[in-house]
Amino acid sequence: MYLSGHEASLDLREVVGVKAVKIPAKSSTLSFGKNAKVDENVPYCIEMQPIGPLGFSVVIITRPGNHRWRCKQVSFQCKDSSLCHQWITAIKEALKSEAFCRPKKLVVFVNPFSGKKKAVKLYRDKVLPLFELADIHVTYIETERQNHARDLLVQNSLDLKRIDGLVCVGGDGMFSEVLNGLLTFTAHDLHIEEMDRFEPVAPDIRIGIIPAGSTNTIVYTTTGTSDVVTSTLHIILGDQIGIDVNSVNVNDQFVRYSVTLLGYGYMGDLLKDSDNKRWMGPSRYSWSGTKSFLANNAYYGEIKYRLSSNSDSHPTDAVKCYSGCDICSMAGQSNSRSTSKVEISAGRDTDLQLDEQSDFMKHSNSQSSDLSGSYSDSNWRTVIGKFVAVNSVTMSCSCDLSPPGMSPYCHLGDGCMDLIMVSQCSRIEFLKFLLRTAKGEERKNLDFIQMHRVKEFSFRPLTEDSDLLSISSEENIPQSKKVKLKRQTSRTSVWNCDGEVIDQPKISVRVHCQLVKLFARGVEDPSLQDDQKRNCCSPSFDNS
Ligand SMILES: CCCCCCCCCCCCC/C=C/[C@@H](O)[C@H](COP(=O)(O)O)NC(=O)CCCCC
Ligand SMILES: Nc1ncnc2c1ncn2[C@@H]1O[C@H](COP(=O)(O)OP(=O)(O)O)[C@@H](O)[C@H]1O
Ligand SMILES: [Ca+2]
Repeated sequence: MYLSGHEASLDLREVVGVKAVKIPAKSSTLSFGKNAKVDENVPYCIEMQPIGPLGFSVVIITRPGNHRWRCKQVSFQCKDSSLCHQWITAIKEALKSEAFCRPKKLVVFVNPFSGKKKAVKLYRDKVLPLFELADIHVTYIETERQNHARDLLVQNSLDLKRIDGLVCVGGDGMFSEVLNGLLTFTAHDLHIEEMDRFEPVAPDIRIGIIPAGSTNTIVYTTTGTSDVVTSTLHIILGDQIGIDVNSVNVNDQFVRYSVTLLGYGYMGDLLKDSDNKRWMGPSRYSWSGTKSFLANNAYYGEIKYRLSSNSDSHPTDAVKCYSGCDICSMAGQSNSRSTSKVEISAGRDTDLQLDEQSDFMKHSNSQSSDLSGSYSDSNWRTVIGKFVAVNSVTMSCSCDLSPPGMSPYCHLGDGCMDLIMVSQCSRIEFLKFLLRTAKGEERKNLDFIQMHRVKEFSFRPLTEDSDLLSISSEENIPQSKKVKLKRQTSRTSVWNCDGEVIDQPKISVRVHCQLVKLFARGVEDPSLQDDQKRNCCSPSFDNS
């Protein structure tokens, strides 16, 4: 917004709402009269000329810092109540324009047990008044059990075709439920069966998240902070951003979609241990994280991954994903071209036979030879090893515990995930990895870490007799060593899939570029001025 002389120009893109107010005689407000006009040459701006008494307030957003947004009232006086009413109506009508993509009807799911169990109060005190100000009609649902929201969505009990978006007040687990429900409903609605290597369909409606959970990584990664008011304002302004979604298969059967972390070993053990400690609230993760750290377990496994075809893009390339990110925009454009027809993506055509050159090493830095021939895509690689952690993230996974995130240069919508493999290492080494992750410090010189930007991957634990040869350098393994190896390989971990435990270790995962849209715009580049942030970042206006 800018004020110059007796005129005020408000950028309607950043208006939250408008309401009639009584303006005290001495208030420092602007007023306007009949000469006020909507300037059609300056999109989204209304110019107001000052005159008489009575008034209304326009509530706009401000950026006090650290990616947080707040509201500010700008009050105007009118010379009579009829003119005041006309202005309120004109602004409300302008905000309803399709060009703004602002939601008018939302279904809000609140998980009363999220995080510190304050979701209901947060919603009532901070979110609802803003939705009311923005004239958003809300259907409110307090969840009564796990999968309540998911079931309502899959059964289409909410008439999704008549609403503009779903909002979940809770954590990443609650979002995951809503995401899975929405995608499954969308597939079923088109009679598509969710099975091995099917192509999921993008839903028409957006999802918003109000952070009230334990980790809140999706909110943090898509807005730059975990703040209830900021997220509410992104929803009201009608922000939209496409984010990548994974489909996860267990034993070649589709099981669920994920958007944040898939973690085996450390992250899986941590989650499993924390699951029956929900009463501890968010601190359950620190407690179980410390336990898993002290256990220092490592697990044998084979990972096959398909590298991104863009060799310039890498988890350590130092290219941050900011609002209006070029890499995501390009990926989104080519994705919308390729999904205009039903596409069967290139994939594995035969089962991989272990490459005889793939040799187990302590830090499994030995990538096996290029497996072209075994796969229809020569970007496939295989790694065999003993891992403390295998993590795959589809977004950076910034959160309070790690503001830069698990993979700071991961992109929200590039159609790729970052695979981070931590080979067996000492506790000191692993602590170094965790601390560097928490602070966003360089990890590429840690020789027990491998990081790749990939399109899909599969993992299988090495538990079979036939696997022993591949993890031993000896051709004839002595009986005593065989027994020891058998004991070690029989131990498996579980997967942490967006905070849900997947017990079966053998999984395969594919990423689907920008499959769902959130009410968010990505993190605004802090080096930009406010007006640059306003102009660069809102994808909904690029389309209008
Ligand atoms: C010694 C310092 C330790 C620093 C740890 C550094 C690593 C932090 C990476 C964070 C990745 C977060 C990935 C997000 C996962 C969430 O989807 C999941 C569910 O969230 P919610 O439903 O809100 O509970 N959260 C977790 O799995 C917990 C991760 C805890 C990491 C310590
Ligand atoms: N009323 C409820 N009772 C118990 N569990 C619920 C309820 N509503 C949702 N859930 C489940 O709680 C889990 C965690 O929710 P979430 O909002 O992510 O909180 P947190 O971030 O604290 O883990 C989700 O998997 C969700 O399915
Ligand atoms: Ca991505």
